Amino acid sequence: HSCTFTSQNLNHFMRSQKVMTDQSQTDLGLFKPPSTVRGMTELDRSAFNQTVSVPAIRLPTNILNKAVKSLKKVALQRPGLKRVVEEHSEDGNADCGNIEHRLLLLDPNSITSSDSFGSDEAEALKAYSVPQEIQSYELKLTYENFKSEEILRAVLPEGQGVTSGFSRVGHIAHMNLREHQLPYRKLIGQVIIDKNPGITCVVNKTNTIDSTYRNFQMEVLAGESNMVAKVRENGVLYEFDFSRVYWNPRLSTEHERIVSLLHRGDTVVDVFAGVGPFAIPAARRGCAVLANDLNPESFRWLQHNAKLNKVDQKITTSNLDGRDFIRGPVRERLPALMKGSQKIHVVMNLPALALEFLDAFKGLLDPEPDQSLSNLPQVHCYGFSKENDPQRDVVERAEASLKTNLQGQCSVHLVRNVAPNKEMMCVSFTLPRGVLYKTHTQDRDTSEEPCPKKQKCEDSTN
Ligand SMILES: C[S@@+](CC[C@H](N)C(=O)[O-])C[C@H]1O[C@@H](n2cnc3c(N)ncnc32)[C@H](O)[C@@H]1O
Repeated sequence: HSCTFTSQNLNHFMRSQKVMTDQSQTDLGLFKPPSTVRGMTELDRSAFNQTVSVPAIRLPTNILNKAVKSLKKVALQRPGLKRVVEEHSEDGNADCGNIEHRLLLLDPNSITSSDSFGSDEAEALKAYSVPQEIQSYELKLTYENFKSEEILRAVLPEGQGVTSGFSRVGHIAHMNLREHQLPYRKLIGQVIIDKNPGITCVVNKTNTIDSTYRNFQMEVLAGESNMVAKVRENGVLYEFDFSRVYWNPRLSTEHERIVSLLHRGDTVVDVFAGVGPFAIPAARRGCAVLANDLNPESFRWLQHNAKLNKVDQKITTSNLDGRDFIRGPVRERLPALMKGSQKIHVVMNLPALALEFLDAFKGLLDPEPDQSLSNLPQVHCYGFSKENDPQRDVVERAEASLKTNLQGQCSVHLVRNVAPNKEMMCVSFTLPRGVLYKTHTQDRDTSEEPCPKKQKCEDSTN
C-alpha cells in the first residue's frame, strides 16, 4: 500500500496522559511507614505516626540562611517537611525561648558523623565559626508526610505490585485495580483522595469496555458519588455523567489533530460523537456539524455541551445507529454539500467497529450519478489492530467494507498504543466516487459473481 504513515512519540504521550503517583526513592527506609500497617484494610491514619532519628547541626540564627545554602547538598530534602527546626528543650518540647539557634536537619544518607561533611561544607562551617558537630533529632512523621505510593506499598501484600496509577476525569480518579488489590480498594480510594487535591471521588472499573456504549461500569471506592464530571480539553469545557457515557482523557491529542484540519465553513459529520470532543471544537471553529450517537445519555450530554459552549446553532444532533445516521440525515444533506466547495469531513471514532460501518457509504447516492457533485467527503475512520502491520491491516479492512481500492488515496495515523500489541489507528481518505455510486462501480470483490475459474476466484480473496 502506498499510504502515508504518521506516528508520534508514544512514550511521551502516554506518560503525559496518565497520572501516576510519585515513584521517587524512599532512601534508607527513613520514610517507610511502620511495618504494623501491613494488611490494613480500613484506613487508620494514626497508625502511620512514628519517630525517626535524623542527624542535625546547630546553626546560629544570624547566619542561618547563608549556612543553609552552603549545606544544601547534605540537608534533608523532602517535600512537606520543614528542615530548619527549633531546638528541643530538656522536656522534649520545642524550645521556643531559643531564638539564637536553629537546627538544620541533614540527610542521613550523606551525613552519618561529624566527619561526613565534604571539604566545601567543612570550609563554609569554619568560615561561619560553626562547630562541625552532629546531633540526633527525633523527627515525628505522620500520615501526612508519606506519599501515596509509600503508604500503599506499606499496606498492600509485599511483592505483588502496588500500581496506584489512575486516569483523572475532572474530580474523578478512575482506577483499574487488580484482583489482589480489591480487598484494599476502599483504603486505596481514600489515600488517592487524601493525596491528590481536587480529586473528591475514586472509582474502579468493574467491567471491560466492550459494552455497546463504550462506558464502564464502576464502583465508587471513596468520596462523593457524584459522577457528573466537568472537564476541560484543549480549552473547551465538557460536562457529562462519567458512569453513563464514553470519555477518554488520552484522546485529547487526537481530537486536536483532527480539529486542526478544519476550516471555517467546512462541514463535519461525526458518526460516533460521544459527548462532543470532535463536534464541539469543530463548531467553535466555525464548521457546520452533524453529530450523532446511539447512546441516549451521550446524545443528551452532547446537546448539553453544545449549549454550554454556545454552539448549539452550529450543531445538528441525532440519536441513531451509525448506519441509519449515514443513510438518513447524512445522505439527505450530502448532495447539496458536495455541490459546494467547502470541505466535508466524516469522523468515525468507534475503533472496535467503525471500519465495518464504512459499508454504509456503498451506493449511498444511488441511483443517479450526478457529475456536479464533485466535492467528495474526507473520511477519518478509526480502528484497533493487533496485527504485525497495523497500518496495512486497517487499510485492508476499510477496503473490504467499501469494496474498493484505497491505494494511493489514504493516509494512516498511529493514534496510540492501547495495550501490548494493540494499536489504535486512524485511516483518512477521500471517499471514492465509485463507492457512493455503487451501481456504476466495478466491484473489487468478485465473490458474489459467477466464478469462471475456481482457482482464480479463490486467489482473488486471499
Ligand atoms: C469510542 S466512543 C467515541 C466518542 C467520541 N467521538 C470521542 O472521541 O471521545 C464511541 C461512541 O460511539 C457510540 N456508539 C456505539 N455504537 C454505536 C452505533 N452503532 N451507532 C452510533 N453510535 C454508537 C458510543 O455510545 C460512544 O459514545
